[in-house]
Amino acid sequence: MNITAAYTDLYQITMAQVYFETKPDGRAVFDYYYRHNPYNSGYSIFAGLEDVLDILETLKFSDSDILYLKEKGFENEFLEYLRNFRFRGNIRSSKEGDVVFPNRPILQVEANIIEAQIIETVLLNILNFQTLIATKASRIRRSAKDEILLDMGLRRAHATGGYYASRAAAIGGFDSTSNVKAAEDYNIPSSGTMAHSFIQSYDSELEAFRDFAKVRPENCVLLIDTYNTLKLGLPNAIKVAKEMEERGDKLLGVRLDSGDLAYLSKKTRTILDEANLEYVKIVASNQLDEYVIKSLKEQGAPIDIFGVGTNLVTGKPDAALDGVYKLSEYNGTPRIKLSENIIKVSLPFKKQVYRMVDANDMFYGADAIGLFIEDEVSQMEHPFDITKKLDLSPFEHEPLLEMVMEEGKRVVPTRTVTEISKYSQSRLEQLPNEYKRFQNPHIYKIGLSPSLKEERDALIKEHKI
Ligand SMILES: Nc1ncnc2c1ncn2[C@@H]1O[C@H](COP(=O)(O)OP(=O)(O)OP(=O)(O)O)[C@@H](O)[C@H]1O
Ligand SMILES: O=P(O)(O)OC[C@H]1O[C@H](OP(=O)(O)OP(=O)(O)O)[C@H](O)[C@@H]1O
Ligand SMILES: O=C(O)c1cccnc1
Repeated sequence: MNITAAYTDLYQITMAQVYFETKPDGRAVFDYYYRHNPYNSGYSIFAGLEDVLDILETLKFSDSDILYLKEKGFENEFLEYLRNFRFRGNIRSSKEGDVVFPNRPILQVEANIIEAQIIETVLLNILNFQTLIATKASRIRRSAKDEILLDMGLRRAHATGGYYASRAAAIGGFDSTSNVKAAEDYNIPSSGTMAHSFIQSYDSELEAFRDFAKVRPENCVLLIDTYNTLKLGLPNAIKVAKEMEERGDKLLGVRLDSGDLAYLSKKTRTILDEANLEYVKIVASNQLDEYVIKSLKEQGAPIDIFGVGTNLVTGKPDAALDGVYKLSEYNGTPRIKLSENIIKVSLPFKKQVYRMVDANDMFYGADAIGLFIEDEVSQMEHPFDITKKLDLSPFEHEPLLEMVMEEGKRVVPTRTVTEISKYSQSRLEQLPNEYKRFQNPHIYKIGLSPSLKEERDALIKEHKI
């Protein structure tokens, strides 16, 4: 997508003008994190980093952006600055695809304050949405176990969000997408079946199936529920499958898109097998999500491919990830945002985050946040409960924020969606099952090093009236 630097909130540019006139060389550290896992999940899947890096490397205001801002009354000298605007900052980040948790920095921007401010909106827009959808996809992948997952969501996605949703779905574990543009741009496998309109446009369903199978015999899936699934659609599909065999072709599958999917898939499997069509797969769709798929599996539904649309790409029932971007240091001095709501007090200082890994290479269930300048963190403390402390000496400490962009240039190789997805699955395998269950998952611990906690508490005191 063609994104220019005007893909931001007006207040970023307004604040930028003030910085430009008063402290153009200020240096800021911002943290990206979110506060709650969506869907009552025990974890989230971090997604969108590659897109953010690609966008930041080339981000500029276009001539028409500058013209628009001129019309809005911005001064010439500042407009000249914007004309030459580039992001030249540093970014440290968790790896895309990693399992992440609330209230710990996932990504850190260290840059000139004007640059850091202008990029805030696009960064949040991309990371929040893709993390939301990758997390949903990961839950659907868990319930579908080893069956094939096809993303069919574009038509009901929130406008262009469908483009990024298909990418995030692949990161979370979907095998392919119906979205041609996302598949082309991100090198995701694409696939699909046929619509009811195709069958309706013929005088008979059989004729429709025949034409389709002749013209598109490769990966041919016939939609069998337009008129009557078991009495008409399935017998017609079997006829066409036999005709395909005579031509040396093979029907890939039949799709069920309504009715009781457990009952219909069992009947369909039996009838296909009796016709010696054991190789024909059963595809199911119709408002599926992780819970319906889990239920279908529990009912023993012999479904080989699940097509999921709306619930995936809109992140239903959670409309957004509550990710935020908070200033934690300015010109080398720590900054804090206080709140009545204790969970909303921001963490000052430039920081590093460490994941505790046990002797079996499994995640212990704790990420510790320390000051960036600390060499090691041997103990972590609960951010607010003084009775809760954890000795970290038994664990390997994996630093999570790695430099990915230096002075506006990417310093790590590009990763494909397939690589990120594989990485994500491997990280999920390291996460114990109690954090992955759908109901009341175990709460992953986030703690502060004693020094960070002490310094933060001192800052809170300093600012309290
Ligand atoms: N055996 C099943 N167990 C649990 N959920 C199911 C089962 N079969 C279907 N579902 C789900 O139940 C919902 C049924 O939707 P709905 O009531 O609209 O039925 P429908 O048969 O699709 O109707 P329509 O013909 O109007 O499309 C869908 O979300 C579907 O995925
Ligand atoms: O239910 P979702 O998870 O969103 O999955 C995608 C749905 O979109 C299509 O229906 P639609 O009625 O748009 O077109 P069709 O005539 O091809 O069935 C498809 O047949 C699925 O039912
Ligand atoms: O390929 C399909 O079957 C498909 C694609 C998008 C939406 N519904 C179905």
